[in-house]
Amino acid sequence: MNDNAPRPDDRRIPVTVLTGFLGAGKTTLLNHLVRQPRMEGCAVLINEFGEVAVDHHLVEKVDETLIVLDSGCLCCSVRGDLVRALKGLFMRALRRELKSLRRVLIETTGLADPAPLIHTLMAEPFLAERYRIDGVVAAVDVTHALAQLAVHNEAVRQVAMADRLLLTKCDLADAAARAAVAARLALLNPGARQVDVRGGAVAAAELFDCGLYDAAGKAPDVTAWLGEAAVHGALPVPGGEAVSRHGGGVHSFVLRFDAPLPWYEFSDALALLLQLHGGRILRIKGLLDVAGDPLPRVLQCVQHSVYPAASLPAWPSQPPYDERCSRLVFIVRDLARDEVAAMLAAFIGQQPATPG
Ligand SMILES: Nc1nc2c(ncn2[C@@H]2O[C@H](COP(=O)(O)OP(=O)(O)OP(=O)(O)O)[C@@H](O)[C@H]2O)c(=O)[nH]1
Repeated sequence: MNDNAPRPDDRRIPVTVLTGFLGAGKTTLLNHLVRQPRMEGCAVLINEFGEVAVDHHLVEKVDETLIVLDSGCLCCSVRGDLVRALKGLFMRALRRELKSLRRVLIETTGLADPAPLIHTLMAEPFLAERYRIDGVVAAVDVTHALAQLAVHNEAVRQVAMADRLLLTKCDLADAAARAAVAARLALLNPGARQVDVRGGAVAAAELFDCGLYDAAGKAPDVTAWLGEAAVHGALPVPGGEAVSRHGGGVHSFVLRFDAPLPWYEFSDALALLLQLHGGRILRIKGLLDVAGDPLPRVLQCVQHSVYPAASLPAWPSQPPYDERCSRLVFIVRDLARDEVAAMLAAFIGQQPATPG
């Protein structure tokens, strides 16, 4: 038995926090998890950074226990939403409106600092009495991790605070590259078990039963970060908005194209965009309306990499995608929307609509 195992009479609902930098493969992991028997009775909360949420359309779980928190990043502005969502789930289970509520899995945004989230779960009185953290699990993309860890403090915190590290995209990296990432992770977090993942396939057991969250077993910085989260709380500012913790020129925008996209011209534009600016493009994802294709095509890019485009079985019926136009969510560092828009427009002969 794990040293941090909860007491046998601890009836609180276990919560797994699934974190990991932008595009690390969290949603892909989730899609493998939701099909497994151990996920029976598991509510899933998905938080996205960006004005238009995409991920929940990519997860094959459509019921009332899939909740999207899309009004901002959990670590900055939507902690109130998280508290409300977890309270709401608990009350619905109590009233027997849910078949069961055995566990919760929270997928954070790729830019989330886990500290405020962990603090909220452990310190908010209603939640702390009814839920317990069962593990912070970080997905780490072995093909991009070294570059991301060198530049983005969020990526370092996600790794350092984790109980388990899932090394994703091992199918795309050679043994030397994977070993270099594993060595870097072992320095940042020597106590966390590392698990290799290919194509997102992971057993639920690899994420669950990490035991009660214990900062003492991690780098000394982790205790300090949790202390900061306790002191700063939700960082309110005049006007009611919370302060965004994501500095360094990182921002998000959406490009919407109303007419169907010519696929080859679009692919050429994208290739050039990533060649010129891939270092500053942290993430692109979206659903595309491609000329001649009745199904929405899913576009996924991380830095210079484009992943094979897949199609969804149908256009989503919820707004905004029920309009059946192309929407691309960009998360970039020091790159202007207009520059990206102009480059794409020059190839596809179509200006993006305003607003996205
Ligand atoms: N070959 C391969 N591709 C993967 C693997 N894991 C994820 N991908 C691809 O990487 C891209 C990004 O994966 P997502 O699961 O959307 O990543 P994410 O962490 O949810 O992204 P954000 O929520 O935007 O931070 C997708 O095109 C996935 O198909 C893997 O293990 N192997």
